Amino acid sequence: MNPIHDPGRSSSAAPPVVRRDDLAALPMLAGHTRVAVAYSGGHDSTVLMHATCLWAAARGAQVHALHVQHGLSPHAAHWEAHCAAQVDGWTRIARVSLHIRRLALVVPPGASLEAHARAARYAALADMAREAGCDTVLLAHHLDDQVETFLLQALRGAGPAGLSAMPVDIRRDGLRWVRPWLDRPRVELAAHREAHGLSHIEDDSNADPRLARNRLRLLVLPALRAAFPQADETLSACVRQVQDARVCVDALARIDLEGLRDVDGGPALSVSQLLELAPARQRHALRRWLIERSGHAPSQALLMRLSTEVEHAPDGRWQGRGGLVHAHRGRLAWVAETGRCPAPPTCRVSLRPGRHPVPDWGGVLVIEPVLRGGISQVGGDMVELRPRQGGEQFQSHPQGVPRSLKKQFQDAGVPSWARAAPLVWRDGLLVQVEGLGVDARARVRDGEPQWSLRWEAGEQAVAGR
Ligand SMILES: Nc1ncnc2c1ncn2[C@@H]1O[C@H](COP(=O)(O)OP(=O)(O)OP(=O)(O)O)[C@@H](O)[C@H]1O
Repeated sequence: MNPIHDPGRSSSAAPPVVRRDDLAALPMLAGHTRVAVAYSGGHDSTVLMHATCLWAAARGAQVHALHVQHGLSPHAAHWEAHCAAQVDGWTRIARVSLHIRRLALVVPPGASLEAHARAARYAALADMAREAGCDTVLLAHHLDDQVETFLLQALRGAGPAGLSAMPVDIRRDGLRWVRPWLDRPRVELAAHREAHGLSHIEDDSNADPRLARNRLRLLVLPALRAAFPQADETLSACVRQVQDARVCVDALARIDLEGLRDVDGGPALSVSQLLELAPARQRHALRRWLIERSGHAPSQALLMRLSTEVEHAPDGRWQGRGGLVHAHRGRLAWVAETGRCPAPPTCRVSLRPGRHPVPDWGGVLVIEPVLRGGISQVGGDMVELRPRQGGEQFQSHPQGVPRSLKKQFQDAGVPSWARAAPLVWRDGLLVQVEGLGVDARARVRDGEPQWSLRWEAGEQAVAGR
């Protein structure tokens, strides 16, 4: 069983130096009448819960303690019982209630348990906060945590995003996530705990040397602080500077990226425009584009390769996470690995507006009302997605004639890797081909009620990101 640190049994080491004793001030909560606190039962969130109860008592506000049980520790039930008892005790100070969410984690093969648990924890916290009617969730990270995060990111070779460590105040999933104590060292929290006789759980995994964060905290940071007594303050000042720099770099990347996009707002980028940028700007614009297209931050190695090789590889291909970057006819495109069936079957999709995931094809058919260039809203209410069989005919222009798909693709400059989307059929006629658009024979007059059809490939599209 994890030890509960009970102040009655605590050691009588010299009290830490406390520089400020206003942990319950929480000025960022001005105007709030209810607030959620992510409460693990550990040292830091115990102090945060208590300070928030003091804050709430002075204002008649309501505190919602949110506890996530990951189901990973044999002590989970014990933690839960401890949290319930603590919250019960705090009802003597303020209006406070406990919410518990038990997770049944299934970690996908190859995924990191820690990262998976963290994502599931934040999703559960967000759910509980919304259910409790809270728009703000407090997290108990403090200065020592911030310094650890920064150093861990540096040791992983991170760029400005990773080195920005944790934000004090951020909006995500429609909620505000606040870390009020990122500039407070843990000793200040410990002093508050001792002064108020709070008990908490000591998580024994915090001593596990297999975890990089623990090795850093237990072995490296004591030596660093002994050699550089101001290390925490200076490193945290460094984080704030990187956070500023990151905002500027992101803003520039956004501007640069707009200049590289297809005029019609399509997903490909112009290679010649890219090469006009300095290499560092190329990499930042590409990084932003790849996050947008693939949902993942690309490796620095991929960005370096792109910025050095793209100029000399007019038909190059570069493997990224979840897909490939392709160069073709002076443009760069991201082609997602779709995870689709090797021989996808014919699939039927109901012809109504919205995003229609088609897992067998590893993508989404997007149907939207438009005023021109679409297929009629009148007629069969289903479309069929079919693979190419060979021999299909497509007509691009009203005055043209139907010709083979292969010829049409060649004329329109649709590269071979962009020809894998399903063909859309309606009432036995081929009506739409990704890259070519709607067959001229299926197009209706401008202004008539009509649908546009768009195919988005990749797990990112299916997940709706
Ligand atoms: N199981 C959980 N349920 C609810 N909130 C959690 C949980 N685990 C972590 N948190 C929140 O995230 C913060 C950071 O968690 P982390 O595990 O990194 O820190 P910690 O230093 O162990 O914090 P604590 O001492 O409060 O457990 C916690 O202080 C708490 O606010």
